[in-house]
Amino acid sequence: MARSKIALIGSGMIGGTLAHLIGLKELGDVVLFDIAEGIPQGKGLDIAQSSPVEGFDANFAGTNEYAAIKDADVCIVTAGVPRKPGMSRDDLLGINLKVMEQVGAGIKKYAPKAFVICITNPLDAMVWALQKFSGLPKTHVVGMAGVLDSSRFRYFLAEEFKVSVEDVTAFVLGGHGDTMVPLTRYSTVAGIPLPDLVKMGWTSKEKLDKIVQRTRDGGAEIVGLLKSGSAYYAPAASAVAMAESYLRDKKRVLPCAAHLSGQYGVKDLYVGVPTVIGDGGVERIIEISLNKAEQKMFDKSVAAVTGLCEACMNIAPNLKK
Ligand SMILES: NC(=O)C1=CN([C@@H]2O[C@H](COP(=O)(O)OP(=O)(O)OC[C@H]3O[C@@H](n4cnc5c(N)ncnc54)[C@H](O)[C@@H]3O)[C@@H](O)[C@H]2O)C=CC1
Ligand SMILES: O=C([O-])CC(=O)C(=O)O
Repeated sequence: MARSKIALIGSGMIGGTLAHLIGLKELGDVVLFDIAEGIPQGKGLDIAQSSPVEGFDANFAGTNEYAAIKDADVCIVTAGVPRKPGMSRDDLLGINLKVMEQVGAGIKKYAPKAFVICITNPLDAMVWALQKFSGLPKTHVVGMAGVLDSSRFRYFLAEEFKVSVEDVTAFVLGGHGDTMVPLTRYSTVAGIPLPDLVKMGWTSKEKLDKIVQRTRDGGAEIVGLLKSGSAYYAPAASAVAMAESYLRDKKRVLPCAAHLSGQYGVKDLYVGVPTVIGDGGVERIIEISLNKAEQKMFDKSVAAVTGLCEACMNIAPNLKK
């Protein structure tokens, strides 16, 4: 059977890390695309030269031409700019929206059957615009944020409880911004919900609140440390989990920015919700019940994403369709 073809649109810090992880996992052949000349070619060659040491077989092609992504099975989009300290993700909207228009046109022309995972920020508005610019089915255009935010939450919880990260589950819903909604009620250690662990004396409500806030600020914490860009190891790993679930039809339940058409009372918006990802793309959106406080936080997050999509429509009126 031919190997899958995975196109990485953007070959910066996340793009290069994606290519390396895809090689290590033998998920398929990789095309690295970027507008910067030499960067995708150089990273592709460097990673290919690590394959004899690691023992993986895959092709790595670097390119500045969209034609090279022809018939890709998966496209992972990181093209654009990351934030610097003092900026919010939303400050990237104007510049990255223009990039999404070019990327959408390239995917529409050369890889219209691909499963597209958008990573570029501000995530929920960019994936919404990318779907419209590309015209690909809504089941096949999805945003990566929830897997990353949930992974950060899981890591902080595992650290607090001194247990394996493998035994911690967590769900973070809503937009990928300051209003994201880490759901303590649906997060567990070995199936025991966090509120029960507070009752059992494993932690306190105050400590849990601090972990929730640290999760919300997870991206900014790394931007503050790196100073020159944003996180890339955990974001790349998160997108690879989504690509793997699609390519291997694993049907994993993953929180993703998915197109909502009435679910959670939201229409024509991308917001982070639990989904099932399989060879049909986003095969199911899981509607979990939210209590009053959770619903209020979710509504606030949806309002923030709505505002960003409106800002996109003001810049690009053709998005109104
Ligand atoms: N959704 C999420 O959870 C996360 C999103 N991000 C976002 O991902 C994006 C990428 O981050 P990094 O890889 O760290 O940035 P980076 O700056 O290292 O790489 C971005 C690449 O995009 C390229 N690029 C710029 N305009 C382009 C265009 N028109 N067409 C093709 N390529 C173009 C640049 O040349 C650069 O190589 C940023 O917007 C960042 O905010 C970052 C972390 C997590
Ligand atoms: O914070 C940023 O700018 C990058 C990002 O989205 C994250 O790491 O969650």
